[in-house]
Amino acid sequence: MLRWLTAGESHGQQLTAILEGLPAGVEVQTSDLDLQLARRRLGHGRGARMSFEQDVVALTGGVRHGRTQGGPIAVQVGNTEWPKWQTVMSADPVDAEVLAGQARNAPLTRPRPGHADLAGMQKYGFDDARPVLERASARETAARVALGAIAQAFLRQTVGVSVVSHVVGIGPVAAPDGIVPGPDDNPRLDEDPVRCADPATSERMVAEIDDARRTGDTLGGVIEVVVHGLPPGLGTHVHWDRRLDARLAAALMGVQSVKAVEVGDGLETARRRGSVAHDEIVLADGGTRVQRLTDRAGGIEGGMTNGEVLRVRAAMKPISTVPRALQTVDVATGEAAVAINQRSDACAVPRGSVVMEAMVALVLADVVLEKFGGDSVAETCRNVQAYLDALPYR
Ligand SMILES: Cc1cc2nc3c(=O)[nH]c(=O)nc-3n(C[C@H](O)[C@H](O)[C@H](O)COP(=O)(O)O)c2cc1C
Ligand SMILES: C=C(O[C@@H]1CC(C(=O)O)=C[C@@H](OP(=O)(O)O)[C@H]1O)C(=O)O
Repeated sequence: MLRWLTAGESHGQQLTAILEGLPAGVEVQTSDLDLQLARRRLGHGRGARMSFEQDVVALTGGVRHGRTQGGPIAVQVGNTEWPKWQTVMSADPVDAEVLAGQARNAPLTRPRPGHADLAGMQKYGFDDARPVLERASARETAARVALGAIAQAFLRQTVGVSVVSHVVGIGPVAAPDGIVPGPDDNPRLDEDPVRCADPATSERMVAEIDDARRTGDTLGGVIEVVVHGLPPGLGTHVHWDRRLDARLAAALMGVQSVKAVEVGDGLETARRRGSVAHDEIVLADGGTRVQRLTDRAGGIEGGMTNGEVLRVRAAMKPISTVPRALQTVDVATGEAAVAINQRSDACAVPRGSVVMEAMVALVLADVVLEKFGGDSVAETCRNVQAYLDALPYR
């Protein structure tokens, strides 16, 4: 089915991403990727690097004259900071004397708690955290967002859906329950400094981020991704690794800093009695259609879509590079120390929201292709329509 891979380091020349398995004829162009990458740079709490570095995107394979050709799609996201790093991050060997003159090359020996630094150094045999943090960095999410933009185009042009996201919690500040953005709400949410659908909560979230920053601290939070209009039957109950909920959970947990995933009302549902935990099914439109009275399940039952609104949440831990530096050990001296601290985001939840959209779009594109197949978009669309036409109680 659909396969995707990313490569590249945070301060490397570029990120590279490949998406394989999409049919021919998906209309997509560089500006679609630019748009999503620009959204990933928004949000109150972002770090300084977001304002001085640009994403330079190029579609370098698989797309011709604005349409996919059926082959693997290759994307590059260049780092505009590369000229400052090209010696330190050079792929080819660099003269030791030249490297010694580079302040940026000083070994990072005080691993940061909450990052991959120490475990990565132990595992790969490095005495410097640089090679670990370069790849562990969430800079890599730019590549995922670029691929997500292509998956979103495919979803719009085949099943007619858009993936929307909003922030429902920052630190202890939570949005009121029950707010579900509509399918066209992303532009409105992009305007909000923290992508929160509730203006009063948004103000409190901004204040919370300002307070954390003032006190040298960082914050995490919770994001909800919402998709309206998916047909029933994407994913399946028949095997654990083909369940849509399992695939969404893996994709979202695969984003740096995500520590929990919730489908629908998830945790709250576990506290409810069965009689008020599920979504009762009733006949509508004179018995020609079924509808559920609620959407506590978040649009997934038995590992597949049930035709209701898909809702899935991801919880991000607070940013690990805490300005009020945490205790660690200097691996060069073996003595107690405070962790490396460089500029970083105070809260990355609003921009993380765009990354979660991308991951959901990639998984949905995969299950749409699995169900409907097609070597061209026209063929996929015919298959979607034939399925919908034959669907009982549509
Ligand atoms: C969009 C996004 C931006 C992030 N920005 C930062 C950052 O500026 N500084 C930082 O220390 N961590 C940042 N992180 C989180 C780290 O990448 C993450 O904490 C680290 O990889 C360890 O998390 P893990 O244990 O889940 O891998 C960001 C995460 C995301 C998703
Ligand atoms: C560069 C991006 O995010 C980076 C993700 C990140 C981390 O540790 O995950 C740390 C920061 O980088 P630096 O430590 O170099 O300031 C963020 O700016 C990006 O999202 O494009």
